[in-house]
Amino acid sequence: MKIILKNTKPNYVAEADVLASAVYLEPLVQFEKGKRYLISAGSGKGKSSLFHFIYGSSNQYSGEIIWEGLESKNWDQIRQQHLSYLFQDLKLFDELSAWENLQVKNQLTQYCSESKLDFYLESLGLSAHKHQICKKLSLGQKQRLALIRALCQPFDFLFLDEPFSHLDQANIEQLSRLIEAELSERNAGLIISSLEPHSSLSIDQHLNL
Ligand SMILES: Nc1ncnc2c1ncn2[C@@H]1O[C@H](COP(=O)(O)OP(=O)(O)OP(=O)(O)O)[C@@H](O)[C@H]1O
Repeated sequence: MKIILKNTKPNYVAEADVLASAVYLEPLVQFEKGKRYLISAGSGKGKSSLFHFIYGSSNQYSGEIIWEGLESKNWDQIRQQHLSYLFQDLKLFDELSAWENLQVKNQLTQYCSESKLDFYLESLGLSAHKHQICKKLSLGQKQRLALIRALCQPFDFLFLDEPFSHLDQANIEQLSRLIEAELSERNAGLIISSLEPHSSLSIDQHLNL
């Protein structure tokens, strides 16, 4: 399975602003299942936009984006079975507890056992906050919780939009270990965005946006 981009560019960004990009306006960019890609660029350069284009939640772009090797053309099905996306704004429910936030998704997908969810919470140091209301969690705790929620479904690609922006080094390393293990187990691809041109995860290709 591959995601192929041909000459893509956000409609709302001037051509001159993407001249140095290794993604936008490139004749061919390919993301392959099983490989790990880092997209780095400064703030406002179009990282989240790129995720929204590939995810099908925005069509404000020119060029072509092709999902190769997919039987379904139905976006709901693609998102349920092939693609999990950790949004930069996390999209957690503030009035629900950490546990309820996981359950909202997991009850739909039935993907993780309760003991698996407990294992994830424990691995990321969130067990003590399991029943805490989400709005009282720190941003870094919310980021870790949202990552767990992103794991509560099958996927061939995992999209992580600046997932470490509120985490200290020890937490980044913990989260990275969990992500690496999940990617290997599922033989999934990763596209991760960052302001930094490096990552604590092992990366196959670094593209500067
Ligand atoms: N739907 C839209 N319509 C018009 N302009 C937009 C739209 N979405 C994003 N932009 C603009 O496009 C640029 C890129 O935004 P985007 O959120 O993709 O950047 P980013 O690299 O993810 O930024 P950050 O690192 O700050 O999150 C910004 O100048 C933003 O204001």
